[in-house]
Amino acid sequence: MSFAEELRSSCAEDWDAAVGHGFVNRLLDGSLRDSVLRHYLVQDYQFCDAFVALLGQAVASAPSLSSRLVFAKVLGSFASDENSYFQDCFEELAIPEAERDNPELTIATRDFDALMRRALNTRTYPNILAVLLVAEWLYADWAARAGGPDSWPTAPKHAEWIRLHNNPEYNAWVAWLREEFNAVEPPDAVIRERVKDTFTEAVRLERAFFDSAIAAG
Ligand SMILES: Cc1ncc(CO)c(N)n1
Repeated sequence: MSFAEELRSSCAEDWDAAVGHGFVNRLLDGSLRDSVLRHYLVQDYQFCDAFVALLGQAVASAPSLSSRLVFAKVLGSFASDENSYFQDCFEELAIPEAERDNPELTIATRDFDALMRRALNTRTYPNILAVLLVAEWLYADWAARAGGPDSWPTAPKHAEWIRLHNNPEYNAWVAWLREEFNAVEPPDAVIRERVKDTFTEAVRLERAFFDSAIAAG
């Protein structure tokens, strides 16, 4: 079993709970309430801030130009596609500026932000990859449950969030992240354990992030 598969299996309970979460079920069948989506998007916009910073550190910490360019391309599409999705939803849901820019953070958002900034500050490639891999792989897994575009909900606020995490380019990026992570599996047991802890905490927080959207909405 690869390093990535080994870590995913070791936190299968939280992983499966996040992928099969009630939030995801309702997003996929189009029954997600606006109050829940609104809470989720406001918190996720704050998540994106640290995530983009982490991608920037990945550009800096990657061992080769070819790897740096992969992160640079993802940063580019994050700044266009993904940001447009947030702006469109913020308009549609009439979310005030203060909530877009400076909301009160839930514990899950604060903990996730702290985890990303800790990984960033290590400037250590396997740690940075561990957080990126969980965030992207777990999203690919829930979005894969949606099947093909014909079976997606019709509202763009739902369908577009699925499309951003269920398309051939996104799946190729996640497969690349997994291989990159496996290729830098630390030989040192102590460092390996640290990477595992980072991975495990990220999976726990993905689940908590969905829990908190449902609880608040
Ligand atoms: C909380 C969370 N995890 C992962 C992603 C996908 O990067 C996201 N947008 N938000």
